[in-house]
Amino acid sequence: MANAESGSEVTVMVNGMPGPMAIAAAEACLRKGLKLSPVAMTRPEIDPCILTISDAVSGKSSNVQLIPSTETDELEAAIAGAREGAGGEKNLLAIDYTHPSAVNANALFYIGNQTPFVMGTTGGDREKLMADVTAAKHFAVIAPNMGKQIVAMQAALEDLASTYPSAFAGYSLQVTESHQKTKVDTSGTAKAVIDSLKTLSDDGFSYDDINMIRGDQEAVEFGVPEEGLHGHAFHTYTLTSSDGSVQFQLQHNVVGRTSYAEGTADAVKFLSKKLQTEQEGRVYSMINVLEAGALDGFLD
Ligand SMILES: NC(=O)C1=CN([C@@H]2O[C@H](COP(=O)(O)OP(=O)(O)OC[C@H]3O[C@@H](n4cnc5c(N)ncnc54)[C@H](OP(=O)(O)O)[C@@H]3O)[C@@H](O)[C@H]2O)C=CC1
Ligand SMILES: O=C(O)C1=N[C@H](C(=O)O)C[C@H](O)C1
Repeated sequence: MANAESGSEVTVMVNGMPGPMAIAAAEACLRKGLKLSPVAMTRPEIDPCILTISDAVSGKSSNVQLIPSTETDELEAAIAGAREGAGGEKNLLAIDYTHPSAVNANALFYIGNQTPFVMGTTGGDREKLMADVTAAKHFAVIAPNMGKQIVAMQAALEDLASTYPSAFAGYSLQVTESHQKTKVDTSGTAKAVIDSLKTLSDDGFSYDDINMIRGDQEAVEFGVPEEGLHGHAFHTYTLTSSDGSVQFQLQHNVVGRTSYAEGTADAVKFLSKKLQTEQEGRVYSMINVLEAGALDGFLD
């Protein structure tokens, strides 16, 4: 994707490789005409190495040198070099698919290094994350889910909650979410959906009440196919009336990571356009990206 103003290519530093979500996002960037930065951040205490990212759909590939997050000086120099290679400050953006424990430090790192970012990583201190980025007037897209259809469902739920608050007063809420056993945190998507559902019902539901499934056997019993055990997100939200006579269920089941990766690359393009048109940075959500008509995943 060429930057309309400068004619340079939009370049993306995808952090969190060789994690599966970061790799999927990097492949989607190649597929959607974005260029990968030749350097990226990986977890601490790992030997620097070079990874080849190949997108099977477009046939494009790119080499990326991974630098541990603890090597701050090296990373800062790498960002400066990548920015120069990309043709300027507005042409280098970051994607973050790292670890919940790294969310807040990484956001401060992007702010300190003038790098607009798309934060897909869940967890961390979300209030601090929003406060830090907002105070810095930094350009960012932050969302716990980048899948187009799930973002659309979240937008609809937010509308429902604001138009008909308390429509489910007296109903109790039950939430079960199943993910691959390597996922360390509670689903950020489930938390966001619950925030909307709580406006509709007056149930004293808290995030601690979420039933989390992380084991393979339990996941299969919950309906996850064998091929999804290494990457899935199955969510069921149930609202039940006080006498048990009425029940509503909302379910979204995703196998794999492609839909999030597609949305992430679209979010980069959206943010890149905002850098050209807006004077002041701010935090955008994926609902903003959807509203701008900027989500065009190939799974439509
Ligand atoms: N917004 C969205 O649409 C989606 C969000 N997610 C979120 O994305 C995040 C990543 O998911 P996933 O790839 O499955 O997770 P994994 O834990 O499997 O992978 C994360 C990767 O990041 C590395 N890492 C750990 N700490 C750091 C650090 N400080 N700096 C850079 N890299 C680091 C890990 O290394 P190592 O394993 O060696 O520690 C690993 O390679 C999770 O928070 C998940 O919830 C996932 C899917 C969709
Ligand atoms: O870790 C995952 O896999 C996912 N994480 C996000 C979340 O925490 O909600 C999005 C999706 O559920 C997949």
